[in-house]
Amino acid sequence: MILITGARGQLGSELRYLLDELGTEYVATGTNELDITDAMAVSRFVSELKPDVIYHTAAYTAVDKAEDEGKKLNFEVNVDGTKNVATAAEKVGATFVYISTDYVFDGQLKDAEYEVDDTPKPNNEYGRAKLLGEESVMNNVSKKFLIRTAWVYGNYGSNFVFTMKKLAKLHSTLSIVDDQHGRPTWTRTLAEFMVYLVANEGADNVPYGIYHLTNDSDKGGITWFDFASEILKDSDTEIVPVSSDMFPQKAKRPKYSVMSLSKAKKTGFEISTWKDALMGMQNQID
Ligand SMILES: NC(=O)C1=CN([C@@H]2O[C@H](COP(=O)(O)OP(=O)(O)OC[C@H]3O[C@@H](n4cnc5c(N)ncnc54)[C@H](O)[C@@H]3O)[C@@H](O)[C@H]2O)C=CC1
Repeated sequence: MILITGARGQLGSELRYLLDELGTEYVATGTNELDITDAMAVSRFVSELKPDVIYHTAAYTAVDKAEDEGKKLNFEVNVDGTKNVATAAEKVGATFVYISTDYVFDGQLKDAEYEVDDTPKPNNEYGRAKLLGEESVMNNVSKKFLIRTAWVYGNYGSNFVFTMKKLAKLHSTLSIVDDQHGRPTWTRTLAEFMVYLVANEGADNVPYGIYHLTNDSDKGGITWFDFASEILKDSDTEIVPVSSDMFPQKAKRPKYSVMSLSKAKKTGFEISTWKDALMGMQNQID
């Protein structure tokens, strides 16, 4: 049996639909069915279900709120909650798939792509909590895949793609940040990669440990301005590149968090380009 946490989030929803398509059975829980911060409840639930695989997508993802009013909840969900699920997974011998973030890097180290074994150094609270979550998984679980991803979007939740489309209907000009470099990730690509790793578990080219997975682009990644320009390429709205100083945010974002996809590619998984992925998302629900 498969357990999905965070079932109604962007990624949890995509994963459910993918497994439905594949005809794979699973149990999916959101906060109402299983609050991951409740250690007793998690332990009981997992020991009764005895899943072979846990896709742990539940997380506190409000990056700016995590700097102040959400600080406590960020750690409760992303650190303690992850530890609860990880410990329960190990007790039943489940394979554990944890999703982490490019925000474990501060973007200051270098301007080459981040490799999976580069030393993380988060510069915001969300990144710090997700990194502690990673450490908890590394230390507590034997069979684990940790996947760092970035700029996640899909058809099931709010995200940059929907925000841009909404704003373009209201404004003739949009100013978009052009000095943060990264790579976007379609939830479908990520969900397929998660399923692929588990399906190929044990193969020589699919070792346990940390992976980076985003959609692909030329070296150097893209900026939010590039992403917005592609999203709105058929719109009359003008997109103006600006510096992130124009939009002060509570949480610091890395200026450069392009992650190397070479380990993910070595598994044999084919990663679509960010433009193809965006088109795929837009064609997914017609
Ligand atoms: N959204 C993004 O841009 C990025 C997301 N990630 C990671 O990817 C994973 C999936 O993210 P999304 O699907 O975009 O997030 P999301 O915010 O859409 O979904 C997270 C889900 O977790 C649930 N949740 C929160 N607290 C919970 C609790 N105490 N018990 C049970 N469930 C709880 C929420 O209700 C929500 O449905 C997360 O681990 C996130 O940290 C990593 C990098 C970027």
